[in-house]
Amino acid sequence: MVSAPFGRVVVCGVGLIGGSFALALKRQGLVREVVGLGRSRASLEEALSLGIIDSISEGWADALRAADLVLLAMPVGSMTAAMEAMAPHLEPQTLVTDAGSTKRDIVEGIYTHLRAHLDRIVPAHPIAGAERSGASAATADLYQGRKVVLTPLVENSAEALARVREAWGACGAELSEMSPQEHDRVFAAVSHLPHLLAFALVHDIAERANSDELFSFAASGFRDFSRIASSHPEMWRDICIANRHALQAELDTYLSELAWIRALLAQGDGPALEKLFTDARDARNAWLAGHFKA
Ligand SMILES: NC(=O)C1=CN([C@@H]2O[C@H](COP(=O)(O)OP(=O)(O)OC[C@H]3O[C@@H](n4cnc5c(N)ncnc54)[C@H](O)[C@@H]3O)[C@@H](O)[C@H]2O)C=CC1
Ligand SMILES: O=C(O)C(=O)Cc1ccc(O)cc1
Repeated sequence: MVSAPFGRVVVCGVGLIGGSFALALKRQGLVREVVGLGRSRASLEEALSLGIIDSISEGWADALRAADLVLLAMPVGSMTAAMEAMAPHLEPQTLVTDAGSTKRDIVEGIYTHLRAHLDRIVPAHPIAGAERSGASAATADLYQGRKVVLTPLVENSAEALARVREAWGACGAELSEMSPQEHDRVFAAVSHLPHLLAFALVHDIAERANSDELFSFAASGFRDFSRIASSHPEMWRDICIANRHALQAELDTYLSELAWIRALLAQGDGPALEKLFTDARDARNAWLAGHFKA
């Protein structure tokens, strides 16, 4: 239950994630106006015409006047510069959250550029999304029943944390909290590595001399495995660079797994391969059945 509406909400980066946040809060009747800010005039115009935002702001000074809540929802590589630009205009009542897929870099940017406002900046990561991007892909129910991980700062006031939890909760999300370090380790394994592998597989096939033939015979298994290789390249460049240390560690672990599987193939060890596949299938089925609750 939300105690009071948010009034003026500013979304910087009105794409799939920022647009869906705006639509969800609007559907709940929790905002008076949503102000959009971004890099591309055309995509802001699109968001305006879709009713996702109510006005386009020319810059932070104008956007932050009497703002109640700001969501940063651009690629993570642009967030630190946005923090620096917004800092001089941030008013004492304004709460800030973000939707970045990485958290250590975001928290570092906050301590560098927004030191005077640490009580009311609550980093977040919605574990909901898609390989689609842009305002046209935004939906009011994107966060319904999905997790949002918060990595609160020790300096956050109890009230600010509660209000930001209310905002994400009003979008229909289930909330959890962890440290930025743990967050980046966890998501390197279960999100960033899988995206890297999907991009790598499709790239490898596409670069081959007989790629036309290979793609022409690729079926639903290839489609399922490669879906996330249709994700936004800039967004994933930024995520992989920001979390590159944890991602390299995951890649090394995965390369060891592949080396082991390669050895089993070389030895023609069918029973060991079957055991590996059975264990993997059982683990995936247990995950699908909801046996692993955070
Ligand atoms: N797509 C997904 O499934 C998920 C994405 N995220 C995170 O949410 C953020 C946004 O992702 P999406 O909405 O999917 O991307 P998107 O491409 O749909 O939207 C990003 C928006 O940010 C704007 N933008 C780009 N650079 C900017 C800058 N320097 N300043 C202001 N605006 C700028 C773009 O014009 C675009 O409108 C990223 O940080 C991403 O890591 C988090 C969870 C899921
Ligand atoms: O498309 C998918 O299945 C995703 O995995 C979406 C996604 C992308 C990035 C995130 O930080 C969280 C979720």
